[in-house]
Amino acid sequence: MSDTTKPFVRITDTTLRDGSHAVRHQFTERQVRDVAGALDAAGVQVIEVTHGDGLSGSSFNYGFSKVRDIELVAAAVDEVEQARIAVLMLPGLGTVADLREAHGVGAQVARIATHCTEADVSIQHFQAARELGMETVGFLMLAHRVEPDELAAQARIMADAGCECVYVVDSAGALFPHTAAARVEALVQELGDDAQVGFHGHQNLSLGIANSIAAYEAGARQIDGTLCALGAGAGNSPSEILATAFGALGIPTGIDEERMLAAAEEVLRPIITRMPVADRASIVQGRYGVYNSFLLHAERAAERYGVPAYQVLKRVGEAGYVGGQEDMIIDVAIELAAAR
Ligand SMILES: CC[C@H](O)CC(=O)C(=O)O
Ligand SMILES: [Mn+2]
Repeated sequence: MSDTTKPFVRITDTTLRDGSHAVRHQFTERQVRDVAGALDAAGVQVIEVTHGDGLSGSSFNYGFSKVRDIELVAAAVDEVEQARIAVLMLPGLGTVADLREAHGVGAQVARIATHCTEADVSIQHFQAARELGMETVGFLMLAHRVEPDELAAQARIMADAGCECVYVVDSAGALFPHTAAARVEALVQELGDDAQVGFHGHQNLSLGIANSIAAYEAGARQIDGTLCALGAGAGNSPSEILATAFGALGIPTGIDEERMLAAAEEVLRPIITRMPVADRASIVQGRYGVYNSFLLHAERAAERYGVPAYQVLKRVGEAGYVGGQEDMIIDVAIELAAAR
């Protein structure tokens, strides 16, 4: 039973976006319809559908999608009865035109992601999304890289641009309950009633759920997850465990726990051949704070140059590379191979 005195937390399921990394962006329309339908029936209020790297992510650099984003978004919109369909975009990769197109097929939530020190590149996208009448969410990625007060200053830039909820995004699964909570608290204090605060966790150090609960206790009111943890790197906080754990704590989510477990077990699991695991490479990502989307790039470069992927990732973490610098991974692998 949920305790009505505890504030509601909205779980956004991003299986069909962050999970896209884990299936090398090969989701089919049938799979999107099945997963979105099951999440909708379980009462999940927001379902994100996009290439793993966001709108227009389908490319030589990031990997081509099997089906165009826009067709998958339209299919999800058609399938759901109550859920809102969200799209992610990274300014520079996606554009305002992509947002308009997604809105045109029924996407209602725009989630704009930037590196944690670069919020200013999202300003025009929040403005455009608000003009379209979309709900707006901001992602401050690799949030472990900066101190809470600096992150809060970046959140202020997003909120002033029209962002309604700023997320602390643990893109490397490198945060701990106390460091996640400190960042959420700083954002809550900075934003007050101007915007909500959210948390997006990854499983590299197996802390996605613990960090999400700590984030909620610190004031986060939107939390991300994916069914069966399907996602970049070691995967995301599993949505079905988020729903179950919040349920056990008496925190209302609006989700039917049994249907959510069925969505994970009966709908997602049978269609996924390779589930993310916390293996050597992805644990190293958590340890050295490496962007989870780098995993597949590092595995490819490691195979090509005959060096271990975890060593490539460790060097990438030490160098402090950020999303968008995928080409540097190849240089690191070449350097490691030369040093052997
Ligand atoms: C490509 C965007 C990125 O993967 C967003 C995200 O989920 C994260 O940083 O964890
Ligand atoms: Mn993620």
